[in-house]
Amino acid sequence: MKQLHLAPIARIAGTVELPGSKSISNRTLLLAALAHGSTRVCGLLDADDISHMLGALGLLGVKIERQGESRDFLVQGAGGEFPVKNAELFLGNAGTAFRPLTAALALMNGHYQLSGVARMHERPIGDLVDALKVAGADIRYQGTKGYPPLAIAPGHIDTHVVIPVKGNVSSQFLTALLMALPLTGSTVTVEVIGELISKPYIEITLKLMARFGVVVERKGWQRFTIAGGQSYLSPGEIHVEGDASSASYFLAAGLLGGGPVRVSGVGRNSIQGDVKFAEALSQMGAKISMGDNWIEAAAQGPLQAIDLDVNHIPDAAMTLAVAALAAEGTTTLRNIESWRVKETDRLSAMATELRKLGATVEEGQDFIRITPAEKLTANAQIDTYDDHRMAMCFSLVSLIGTPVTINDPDCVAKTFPGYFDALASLTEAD
Ligand SMILES: O=C(O)C1=C[C@@H](OP(=O)(O)O)[C@@H](O)[C@H](O)C1
Ligand SMILES: C=C(OP(=O)(O)O)C(=O)O
Repeated sequence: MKQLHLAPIARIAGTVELPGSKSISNRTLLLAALAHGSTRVCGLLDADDISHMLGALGLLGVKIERQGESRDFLVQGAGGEFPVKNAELFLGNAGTAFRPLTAALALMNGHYQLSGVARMHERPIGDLVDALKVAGADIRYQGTKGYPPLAIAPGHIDTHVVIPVKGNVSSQFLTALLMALPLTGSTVTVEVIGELISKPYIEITLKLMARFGVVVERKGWQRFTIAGGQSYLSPGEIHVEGDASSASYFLAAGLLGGGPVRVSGVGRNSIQGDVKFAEALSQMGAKISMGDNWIEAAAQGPLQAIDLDVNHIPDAAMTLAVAALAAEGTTTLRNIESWRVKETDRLSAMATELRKLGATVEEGQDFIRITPAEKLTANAQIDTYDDHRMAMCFSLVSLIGTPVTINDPDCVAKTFPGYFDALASLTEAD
């Protein structure tokens, strides 16, 4: 197994150009592929999750051309229907590819098989499949009921019923339905059953759908109606913002390592909910400044422990758990049961690895409570569970003046293959 040994970093400062947002990249690719007309997608993220979406769309007959060596891609919209009606798609562990493609393909009148890595086959999809079945889709489980892999066949789509979808396991199920249902051309209503989690991701979905000309009316977070007769039209060009979840590691680095550290590519004008991470970091004591397209973080005195509901920033919240190691007192992060069904069981993984650093950790069903040790344990070997965010979060231990080893660091490729180089460039900048 590859290991990365990180020496203590005394001080860190500088600027990082963020790679493109994963959530925006994969949504934009799918919407552009389904649209009428061609779309130039600028600044697409270069990472495994996006390669899976690009590969799948290619197999479905969508023409996508990379513009030279740039991260700009020209997508020839297929006008609502993929040309290929029979395909086997492997989607790795990319939730933002698997869930939306399941919904779009269920309405496509073809035969499709969708699979992923072993962990993807442990991540639930039953709530989405149930919702699509109410709309008349034909989807079968190829392994365990409620989980991928899936086989999709032509269904008998009927949009006259209100489509119920559970909202408490993943918001990606609602995102998938909303993006796919305009393909029916009919008026259709989706009703969320129970509390919807990760709400800001639905805002990203609605804003990008609007860029492609489809308007969704909504009553709070409960009822979403797409009026009939709408179809996706290319806006011509879309610029992908920098990734706000990836920004969290550098902003936390600015707090832990003195700073200032500036991330460029997201700011006040961002459509990503994870920019709210900056508010949580400021509660921990960071000095935050923000422009339209940048955020900066620096230390200004001792770090404070926080007690916060972080349901609105589930990905960036992991970064807070590691920053808590440098705070005075006990930090509690609440309302994060969804951590259990992501790249790994993140509540369990986070608790296990934080304990290796000497912290006292309470792992609840939907919360984590962290009390750091007086002095962190040096040279801990951190397991990453094939979870990019575990690797990126725990690299921050080096900024708390403690040497640390990250096992299997290449798992960052899921969303940020250049992460460790970007971190090193900041270290050298000072
Ligand atoms: O829609 C999206 O782009 C995402 C939604 C969130 O998932 P859940 O809705 O499952 O919390 C988030 O964790 C994931 O990384 C990306
Ligand atoms: C949960 C994540 O990924 P996915 O899009 O596969 O759900 C994540 O990136 O933290």
